[in-house]
Amino acid sequence: MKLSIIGSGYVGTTIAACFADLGHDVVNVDIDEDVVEALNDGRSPIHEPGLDELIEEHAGDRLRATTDYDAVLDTDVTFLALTTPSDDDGHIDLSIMEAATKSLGSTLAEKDSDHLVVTKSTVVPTTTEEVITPILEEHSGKTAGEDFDVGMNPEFLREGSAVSDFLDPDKVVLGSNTSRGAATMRAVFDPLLERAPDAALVETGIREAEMIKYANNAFLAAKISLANDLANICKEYGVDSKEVLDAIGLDSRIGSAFLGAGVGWGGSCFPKDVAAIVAAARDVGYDPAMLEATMEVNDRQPVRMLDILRDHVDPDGARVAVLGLAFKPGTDDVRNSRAIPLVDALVDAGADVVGYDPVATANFREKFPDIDYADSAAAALDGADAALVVTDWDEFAALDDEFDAMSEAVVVDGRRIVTRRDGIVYESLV
Ligand SMILES: NC(=O)C1=CN([C@@H]2O[C@H](COP(=O)(O)OP(=O)(O)OC[C@H]3O[C@@H](n4cnc5c(N)ncnc54)[C@H](O)[C@@H]3O)[C@@H](O)[C@H]2O)C=CC1
Ligand SMILES: O=C(O)[C@H]1O[C@H](OP(=O)(O)OP(=O)(O)OC[C@H]2O[C@@H](n3ccc(=O)[nH]c3=O)[C@H](O)[C@@H]2O)[C@H](O)[C@@H](O)[C@@H]1O
Repeated sequence: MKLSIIGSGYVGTTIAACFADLGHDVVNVDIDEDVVEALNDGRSPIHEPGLDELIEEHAGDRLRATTDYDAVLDTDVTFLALTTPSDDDGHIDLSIMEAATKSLGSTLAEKDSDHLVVTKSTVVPTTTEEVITPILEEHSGKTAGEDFDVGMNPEFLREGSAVSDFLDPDKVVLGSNTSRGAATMRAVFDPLLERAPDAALVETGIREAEMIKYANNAFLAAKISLANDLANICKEYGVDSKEVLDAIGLDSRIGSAFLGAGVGWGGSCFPKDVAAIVAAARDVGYDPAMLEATMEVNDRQPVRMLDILRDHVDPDGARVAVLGLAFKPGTDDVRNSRAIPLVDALVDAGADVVGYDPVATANFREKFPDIDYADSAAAALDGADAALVVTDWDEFAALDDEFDAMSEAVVVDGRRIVTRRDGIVYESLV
């Protein structure tokens, strides 16, 4: 089939390359000329394992990119893969989505044949029907359900494993309110379901599909926050939280995934998505107590980490090494990284901060240009009075003699990855 994808960021680029690999003809439409040029040159505009290879293989053949929305006219289906950030009070900010939808609607005015528009972005329930569809109708002069269909297909891929997550998913969720739209969406996903026969197919309504995405992310974030709450209790009792969480994870009703206690969850999605569904719930008069607690526990973890540091070292004037600036290992993405509130608080307390990350230093420097940065964990530790381990990069688990170069070897481990050893004052957060 012929597919167009509006927005070529983490999601748009990944799904475009994967759909091309599955045999579809794909065109990406993005306003960023650098992104378009990279794709047409056969290069990935984002860093994701396996993506370069797919783009190199299909660019110029089944995969191309353009800044021109008219490319949509030669396709059967359009996915909207635009950013949906939070505004200051946590509500979803649809301005980018709305601008792109207007451009798409104006373009569809010129189209003679059926078309399906699928929301791929994470949007709160009713957005596709009550925001996107009216914009498409107004700008195209056409009627949804008659001249074109709309659908919703949430995405569950993770940064760092985006290609394999997309091509080998646990489930594919297709939301539709018309049988023609549902049939077209199934045809788009048939090659994927053939390649990944174990994937479950969930066919549902549009607002159910929208809510499944938030429920998925909110559940995972809540699971981590519950693990953190339990681990904090363990810490107060001198109980080994890892042994406890590993043991409960063996219960198949609980499962071991996303029970990793520590300094909490960050990234471009959990924080904004939990905040957005909490704000949306309040808008309709519901007080989402569990999800509010989920955010509160997450906000408290960095504060607890600094309290533990203060038990050993006064941050004022101390040199503090922050190991790990990315929001999780395997990425250079620092959006909502737990290192951000930690570094903010350390700087406020008068600490002399030195940060180190294997790949995320450049991105972190944009936010914190005035702290020091080291080229290695060893260099960050050299002469430091304390170290905070913030991201669970494998290389931090291997640190050993490097701690000997510290001025005072106080290590607060926010991810339970450093092995307790002689010669350091070791405190784990959980
Ligand atoms: N990043 C992730 O791992 C995941 C993200 N999501 C959701 O997918 C959606 C997209 O997220 P990302 O791919 O991370 O966003 P992103 O910020 O990486 O990419 C968005 C792209 O849209 C382009 N764009 C902006 N305005 C445009 C316009 N008017 N017309 C055409 N292109 C335009 C930008 O230049 C950019 O390349 C969000 O709703 C997000 O919550 C869902 C699952 C995973
Ligand atoms: O909606 C999205 O954008 C995506 O959000 C997350 O993916 P991602 O943010 O890439 O990363 P995760 O691996 O989920 O990690 C999120 C955060 O949770 C933290 N985490 C994860 C697992 C754990 O056990 N403990 C823990 O603290 C990580 O350190 C990280 O800060 C979801 O896992 C994806 O399914 C979803 O598609």
